[in-house]
Amino acid sequence: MSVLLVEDDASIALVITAALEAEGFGVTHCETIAERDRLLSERSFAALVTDVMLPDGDGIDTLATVHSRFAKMPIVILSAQNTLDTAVRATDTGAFEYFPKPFDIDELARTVRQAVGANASAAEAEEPAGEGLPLVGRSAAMQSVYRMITRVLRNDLTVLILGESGTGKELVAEAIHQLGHRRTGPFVAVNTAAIPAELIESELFGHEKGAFTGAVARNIGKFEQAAGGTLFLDEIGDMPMQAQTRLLRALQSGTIRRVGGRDEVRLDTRIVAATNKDLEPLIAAGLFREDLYYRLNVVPINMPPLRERRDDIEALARHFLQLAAAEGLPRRQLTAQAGALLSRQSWRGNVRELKNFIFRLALLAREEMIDADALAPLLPIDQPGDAAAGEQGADLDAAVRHWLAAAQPASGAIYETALAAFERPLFATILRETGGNQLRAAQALGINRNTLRKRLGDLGLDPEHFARRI
Ligand SMILES: Nc1ncnc2c1ncn2[C@@H]1O[C@H](COP(=O)(O)OP(=O)(O)OP(=O)(O)O)[C@@H](O)[C@H]1O
Repeated sequence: MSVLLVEDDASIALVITAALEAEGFGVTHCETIAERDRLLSERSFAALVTDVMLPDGDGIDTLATVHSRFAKMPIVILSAQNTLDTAVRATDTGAFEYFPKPFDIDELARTVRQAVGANASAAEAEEPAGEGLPLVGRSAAMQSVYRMITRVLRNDLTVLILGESGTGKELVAEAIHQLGHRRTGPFVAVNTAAIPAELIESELFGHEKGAFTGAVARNIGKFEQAAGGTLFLDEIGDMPMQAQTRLLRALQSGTIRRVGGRDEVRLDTRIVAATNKDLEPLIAAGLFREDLYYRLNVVPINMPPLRERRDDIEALARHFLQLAAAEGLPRRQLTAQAGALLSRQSWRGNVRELKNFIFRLALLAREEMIDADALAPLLPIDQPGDAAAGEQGADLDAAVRHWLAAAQPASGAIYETALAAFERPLFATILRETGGNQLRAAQALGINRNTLRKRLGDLGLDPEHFARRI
């Protein structure tokens, strides 16, 4: 089901789009009244969400007409003019809801869902979210990412996306392409780490027939394939030196030459690069060209690891359950407690690890509604924590040194992370040994039974589960 969003502030539009998509909607975005009217006459929308002050006029004045033409389509009005007058005018149009800015984004998304729910048939509601921005997450950290994305949509500045593996770097590159002014062109992604060093140049720049043994025909490289669109250079930190030099030359001159070729071909592509490596030590070690780094790092976007935006975990988990269902896996839901339990895990592998886990969960969970008790035994064994703090042979020294060195979690959170990392295997092992008997477990630990019960609840560990296993 598709919502039409009319909003000329690109940053707000991104955040609203993400919120509506998390509710399962596809979102079509435009910025003017003229575009709104054109889109409304071309397609049908489940709801209209619109700002008031738009570049070509005041959105409210014309809404009465929209409402009379599409009486069944709920209209939600957003306004920075937090005045009674606007509110009254908005209600006069028959608008479903009026939201003064700043508004609660969750409430907005829920309202649209309710408004549409009141109109849509069940069959329509099953339709998966269509086009639009694929990024889920409304944490403060992701909102700064969205703000950075909006700054590069109308230009061709080179973007360097930095962040740990699995944080969504490729998805951000796709969003920049999909939402930007080159969206009608191709999006070409190259993983420079996955191509053998000797083939990188011909992959990127192409080659002429006979350029080297095996070059039986002319080959068009990724740069040329991406003409008019975006070239995404992933794992740029792993690029061999020689290819780095060629890449730098291409970026400096704005032209490329196919391997074995003579002609200069003009570049017409936006470059987005990404890496999970820390480039500065690589530069110091002579493994990454400093001049290339400056060329690429025009607009840096830092992707925060998932453990630094725990607010997003539950929404992502619910989103992946929907995706899993759309791919034919059993339809599953999470209780609030199960969502909270997921949010407390470390997810060292970031969104990718969470996504894989949720798909596995959809497959393994027995009931449609997954509660914390059903979830806890399925959680990855070294959660929360990391390899150094796994259930087997936890080495406290090594783990603490690792957290300190990595400064992860951010300073101040090590105590909580360490406690959770060590309590889980500790309690799990003792409960397993005592057959889930909490009194015996508390005695063995030398702690109060109520304290144990509370901590087990916090960690989502169910003593019954261990009783059954014995
Ligand atoms: N904010 C998000 N919303 C929805 N899905 C996400 C989000 N971030 C990441 N994903 C999903 O998680 C998986 C990993 O994301 P992606 O491949 O973009 O990570 P990456 O940072 O490029 O990883 P790597 O450095 O290993 O290449 C993908 O399946 C992606 O669709």
